Amino acid sequence: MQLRVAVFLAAATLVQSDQGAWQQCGGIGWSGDTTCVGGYACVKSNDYYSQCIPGSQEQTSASTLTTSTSSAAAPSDTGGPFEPDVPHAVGSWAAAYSQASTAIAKISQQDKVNIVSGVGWNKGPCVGNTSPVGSIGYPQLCLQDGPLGVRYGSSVTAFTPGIQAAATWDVDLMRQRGQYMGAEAKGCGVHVLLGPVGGPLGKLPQGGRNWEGFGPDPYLTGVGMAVTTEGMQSSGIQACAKHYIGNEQELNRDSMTSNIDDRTMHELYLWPFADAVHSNVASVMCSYNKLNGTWACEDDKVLNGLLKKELGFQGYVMSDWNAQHTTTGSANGGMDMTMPGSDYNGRTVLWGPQLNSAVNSGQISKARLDDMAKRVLAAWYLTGQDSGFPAINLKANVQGNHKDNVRAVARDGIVLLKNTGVLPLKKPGKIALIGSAAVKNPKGINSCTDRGCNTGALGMGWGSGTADYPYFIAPADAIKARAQTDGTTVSLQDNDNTGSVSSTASGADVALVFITSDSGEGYITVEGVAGDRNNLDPWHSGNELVQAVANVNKNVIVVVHSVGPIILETILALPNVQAIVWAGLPSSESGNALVDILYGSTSPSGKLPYTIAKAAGDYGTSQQRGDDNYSEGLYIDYRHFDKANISPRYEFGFGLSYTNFTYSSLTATSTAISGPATGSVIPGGRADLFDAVATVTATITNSGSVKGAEVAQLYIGLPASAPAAPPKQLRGFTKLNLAPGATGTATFNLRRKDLSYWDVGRQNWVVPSGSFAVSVGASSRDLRLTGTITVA
Ligand SMILES: OC[C@H]1O[C@@H](O[C@H]2[C@H](O)[C@@H](O)[C@H](O[C@H]3[C@H](O)[C@@H](O)[C@H](O)O[C@@H]3CO)O[C@@H]2CO)[C@H](O)[C@@H](O)[C@@H]1O
Repeated sequence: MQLRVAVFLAAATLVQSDQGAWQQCGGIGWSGDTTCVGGYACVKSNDYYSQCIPGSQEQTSASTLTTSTSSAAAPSDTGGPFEPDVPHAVGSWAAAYSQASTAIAKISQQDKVNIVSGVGWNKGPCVGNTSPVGSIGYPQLCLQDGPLGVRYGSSVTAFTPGIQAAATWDVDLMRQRGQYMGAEAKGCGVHVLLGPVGGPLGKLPQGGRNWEGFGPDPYLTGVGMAVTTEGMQSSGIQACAKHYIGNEQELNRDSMTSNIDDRTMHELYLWPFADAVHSNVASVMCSYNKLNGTWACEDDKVLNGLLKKELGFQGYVMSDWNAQHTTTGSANGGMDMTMPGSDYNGRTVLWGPQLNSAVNSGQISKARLDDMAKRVLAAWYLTGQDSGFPAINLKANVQGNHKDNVRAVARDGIVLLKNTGVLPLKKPGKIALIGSAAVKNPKGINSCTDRGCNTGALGMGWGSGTADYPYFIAPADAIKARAQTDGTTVSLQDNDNTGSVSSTASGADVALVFITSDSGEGYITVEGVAGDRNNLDPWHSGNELVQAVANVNKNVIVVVHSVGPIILETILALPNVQAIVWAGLPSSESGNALVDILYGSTSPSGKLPYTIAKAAGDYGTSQQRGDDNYSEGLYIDYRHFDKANISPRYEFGFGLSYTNFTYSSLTATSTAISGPATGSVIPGGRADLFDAVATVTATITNSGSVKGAEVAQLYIGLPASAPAAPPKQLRGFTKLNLAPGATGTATFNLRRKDLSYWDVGRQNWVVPSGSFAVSVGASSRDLRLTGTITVA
């Protein structure tokens, strides 16, 4: 077996050699420029990377870059078997790797294969299962969806979807949500909870699974990924950041290739995964699609290159279910665990015995198998699962008081889009409730497997990222209960029949109309929608329903439950529509959260985590039948609207309140120095990317008459010296709860990465010199304060 250097490799920085070819060096013993120092020599690792390793000569110029057959050999060039870099023990992973190394030394090759191979579809208690290794006390690992709680748990909390959590812009609620999900998973004996979701990011507003994640801004999604991971793992379970990467649509997701340019990859799609890795996420799920023609689950560049080397990911990569295509290619490409271990028919098995044979024949090295198993074991030790972990029991009642988080996220994620003054409600004499979405699914709240229908009130999308509701408080239930205490009469039409609304809605002081839009995972088709939405219109003739009610009532409030943006122009053209309440996806606390906002016990504080356009074509991206070249590059969602100078209907970050906030006194200070990131790699990337290099503050005052919370948002524009970039990019936010007349300080701490762009030539993050535009405001188009940060 080859000797390995016990160093962790830094990402490469490409430097131009005397011959003009791009070459590279990096890692421990690297000066941060083109040079290896202190007895280290620059050795080529593969097509993407080189590293400074202990050697006889100090290298002074990248032009002398050589390949080497040193005993401290690096991963081989693409084409040959991949040789892993071991061990990776840095930071909080060090102790876990030490334990994993001890364990590995005691087990057989078959044991290692068992650790990294699923037992097959439907062959265990969880959606994914491996085999135990008794000699080291290692259990049958239980992997279970998903991003909003324990799928198929019989008495678990159905937490709010990621997109609702994002709409709160409340880091504490997001973290608590993760912590509670982790606690429930552990209570059920689930070792790996398959979330959070950072891909799809949401470049397509129609994308079927966007609602599982945190929206199309990488910074907001990155924060969501980081704190959810931290919350989940603080409860003693392993998180799984998925789906890595470029799985932006459901249509043809398992045949198409996503061709993403290097800068776009780094600045958009990789960004949230980097944050999850920085938070020590235990596992990453590779996606169904190809990337630049190579299956994501065997892509050396994105798995070994980007994820493991550049981001310093210490955990393991598992396949999405049935996303593995080859035995050897996946192993050498960087995949570490196959799930579920067979195809859905149980006929095709690519690891298990096949992995054993491939190792025996030398197609896959023993060191690679050790690396896979060690990564899995290290994640198990890292999360403390080697002691006192409960037995698998998906029937355990683990809900505790977690519904408080569901209600808080459902409520604080409600975005008030329009209000002429009808809200908050003031004890109306008669309320009309209209629409099938006002009430529970009459066939039963969990009657559709994996929520694969849009019948009754909508609380989440459909697919593997769902959980069964333990109960469901529909809007009509909660409004009726509240109305009773106020002496309000409620009339209800629980269908979408436009012809009969008059008898319910005319004469009511206010008429609430409930409309929806749904989407989900492509293995289920609902009402002709095969995952991705076919359009951005409300379902069930929602526009016509609102129109019919507005014909007979002057105080119409439209409540929207939706997986993502819908086009509201038809509704907004109706003068009798006095308010639009964007209630998102509230899960089981739907009605309670809505009542909190409608009646003003809580002022709305949610802000849109995506843009609502005037027309679907305004987004500038579309679902592809074949491959997707990502030709829009960096310009998705508000980045596109800003660049193309298109007015959205409601911009990213927008949301009204029952009070007013004034902004004053911007300060901006920075210690940032221009140039590339340097230093060793820690989980997430080069260490200095996470250094705080600038602070921006603003004073926010509640100048209205009721208490409320404001999400102050920080956007930056790169200086002219940087390559073309979006006019503004979110780089900070903070939510302040303020009593009437109270003042608070919004403080934004910017990391070096927040001021950087990805330099393709240098293969590094670079802080450009010059003047950065700094804007703080209530949305991406309501920028109240502006200033600059100057970097020399
Ligand atoms: O659940 C683990 C990951 O699985 C992926 O989704 C799969 C989903 O979990 C599974 O229920 C579904 O199975 C169906 C299968 O596709 C279909 O061919 C067969 O006829 O019926 C099966 C049962 O309904 O397959 C999904 C993949 O196609 C998710 O992408 C991932 O996020 C999950 O974590």
